[in-house]
Amino acid sequence: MRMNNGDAEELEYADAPTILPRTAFRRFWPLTRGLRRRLLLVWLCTVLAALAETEAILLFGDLTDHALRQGSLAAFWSPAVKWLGIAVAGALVAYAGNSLAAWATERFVMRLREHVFDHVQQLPPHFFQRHRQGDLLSRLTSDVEAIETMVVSGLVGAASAAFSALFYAVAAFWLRWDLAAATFVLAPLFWLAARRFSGSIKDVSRQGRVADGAITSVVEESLGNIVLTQAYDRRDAERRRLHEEATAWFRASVRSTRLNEAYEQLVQVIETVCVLAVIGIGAWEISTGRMTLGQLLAFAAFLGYLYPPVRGLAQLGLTVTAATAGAERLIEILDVNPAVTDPRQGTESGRPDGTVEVRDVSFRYPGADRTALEDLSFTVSPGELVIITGPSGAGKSTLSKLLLRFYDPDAGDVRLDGVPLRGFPLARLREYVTLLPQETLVLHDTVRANIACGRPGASDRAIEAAARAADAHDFIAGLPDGYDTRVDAHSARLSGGQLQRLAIARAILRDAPVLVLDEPTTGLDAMAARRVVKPLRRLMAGRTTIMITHDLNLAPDADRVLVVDGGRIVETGRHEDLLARGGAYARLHRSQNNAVTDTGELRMPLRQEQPPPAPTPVYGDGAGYEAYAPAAAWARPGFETYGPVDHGGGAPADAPGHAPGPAPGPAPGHAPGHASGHAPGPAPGHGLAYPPGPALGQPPGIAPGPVPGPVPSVLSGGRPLFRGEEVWPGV
Ligand SMILES: Nc1ncnc2c1ncn2[C@@H]1O[C@H](COP(=O)(O)OP(=O)(O)OP(=O)(O)O)[C@@H](O)[C@H]1O
Repeated sequence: MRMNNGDAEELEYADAPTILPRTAFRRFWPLTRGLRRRLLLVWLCTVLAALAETEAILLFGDLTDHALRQGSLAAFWSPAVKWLGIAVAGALVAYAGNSLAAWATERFVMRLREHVFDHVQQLPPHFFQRHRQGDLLSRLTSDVEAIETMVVSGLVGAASAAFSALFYAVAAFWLRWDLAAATFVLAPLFWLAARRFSGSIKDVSRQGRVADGAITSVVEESLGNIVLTQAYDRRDAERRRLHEEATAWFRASVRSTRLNEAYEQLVQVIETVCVLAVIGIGAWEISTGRMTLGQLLAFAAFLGYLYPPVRGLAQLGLTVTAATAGAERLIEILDVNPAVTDPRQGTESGRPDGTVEVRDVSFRYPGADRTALEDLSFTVSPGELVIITGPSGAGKSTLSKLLLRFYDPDAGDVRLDGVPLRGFPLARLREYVTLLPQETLVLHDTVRANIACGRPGASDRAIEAAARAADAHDFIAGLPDGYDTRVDAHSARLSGGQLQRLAIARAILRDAPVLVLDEPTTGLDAMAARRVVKPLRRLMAGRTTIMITHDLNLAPDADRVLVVDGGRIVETGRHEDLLARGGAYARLHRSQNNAVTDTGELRMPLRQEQPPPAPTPVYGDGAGYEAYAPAAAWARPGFETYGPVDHGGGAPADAPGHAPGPAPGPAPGHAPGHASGHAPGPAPGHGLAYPPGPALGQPPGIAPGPVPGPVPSVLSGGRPLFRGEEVWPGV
């Protein structure tokens, strides 16, 4: 049963589907392709080892009757040498079999894990929003191993046990069929016992696996949020959460041990009944002279060897039943389809110019009640910068997911150079459209590898050029091992702004004709945000750029601003026109309470920049923040073209061929410089946060507000400063 994406939503809350061991086995058996010859060899080794054992037992009966009972040393040597030979051969065969079995089982685990991992990597974003990461981790680790016990060890074990049992049973019948028949009457007791326990063992095993996933999730989430935990002193709450899941796991695992132990002990009792029956019947047979002591001992030995495989078969049934619970959890994931697939015949038309058309697009997330986007249409020409803004939940990020083809629209289509996105092979499409996501994604690797993942195989020169373009080279050079310094997402070594510049370097290196920037300055403080503006401009130069942002400081520089609300475009135009219209955009702009009406920063000509003044270290950011450009630089003759940056060949960074995008002239109403663009005086929230003057790194070019007197801490009414609103009354 394959599920569509809508079904995926229910997975989080619904129990995993209940399936039969046979179904689970059939599902995973194809993954043993290429291993089956080895599995056959393993099975052959086990059969040979069982044969050797059978022969050894017969020799033991022979030795008892001829050497021991008659006290003859002469009768000892021949069977003893044979026994030894068989024991050595059996040991070699068993060793070879076990080694091969280990190879085959581990190989299977590896293959299954890669198969599931590969599948999970193709699943759409909402799958990860609806599944706890810890649970996914546990499925990829312990559930994968459980399936191995079912498909590989289970199968080989069952075949070996069945053959061993068959040999010993045949030998026992050959020795004394009547005695064998009498004892075999009791064999079904083993099966009855196993049947009795299997249902409960499967239930408890399922509970254990779910609890295991929950524990991993709690630990993962708690450590991932360690700052929240510590800052809000949530240790007790987190401990309680862990305790709850650990208690469920504790109960399941104690119950599972109890059930297994009860089954074991019941089987022991059944075995004892069988052995006593044999001894009783044997004693009677010896007393009537129809059996020798050697025969009886050999017979008892056969039974001793026979019971473990019989018991093993029954136990295996339980193991497989328990493993089915793991299989259910994996099948649940494997049955979720990726939201998009590669086209059968992809379009290979070479690097596109970068015209992006969104035509009558509507989209609803699988399983969601409301459409996220409704009848959306717009076009972005090569080199244009279009800003998409709007209130939270308007559908902006959803649009970025459609542009990258994480989803296909339900209606309408998105086109690149006139070709619908679903016509491009996915890998090719994502070479052409680069996403700079909201959260900075960092690999746990070196800085070099983090940049190089923009274009695998890029030369060191290209990487450095990209880092320089992203204003990242200086801080990278200051790291203990430079480009070879290892970083990770939580690395204390790099500030948010530095991580963002690393991401920009990666995107520069990727050199795609279309860029989708999702809140490139969100989460950065004002200084860090300013610090990424220049690298962003270099990144955007000559590319089609769609920037999703709440930060309207960047809007004056856009060729167009689209205001999205409720999944629809409600306004579109240039920043100034939209402001003048006094509609949704103007309200959004006002709500930012932003005194800056026109920065011109995104289009500021790089070549006219003056060297920045000596960096001033700020808040631990080793690079210090950059000075604002002087007023003279604000005329906007177009922006600099940067890139492509030597794709592995080490060509100079400023290669021809990338025409800069249309260079708009100065927009009406653009202030010539910061001095006039910034409202002087202490606007609410301004001026007091950064005391004026250069002492705290106030960048030159901004006219500081009038120097205030002593800084008041409360307003006359006793309310805290900076709060126009009523004081929170509490609940
Ligand atoms: N995985 C999902 N499943 C169902 N609905 C979703 C999912 N992701 C987002 N949505 C819904 O789609 C709508 C648009 O969300 P989207 O994330 O695109 O908004 P946004 O404009 O980017 O918001 P923000 O500015 O806060 O990031 C919202 O109503 C949101 O609740």
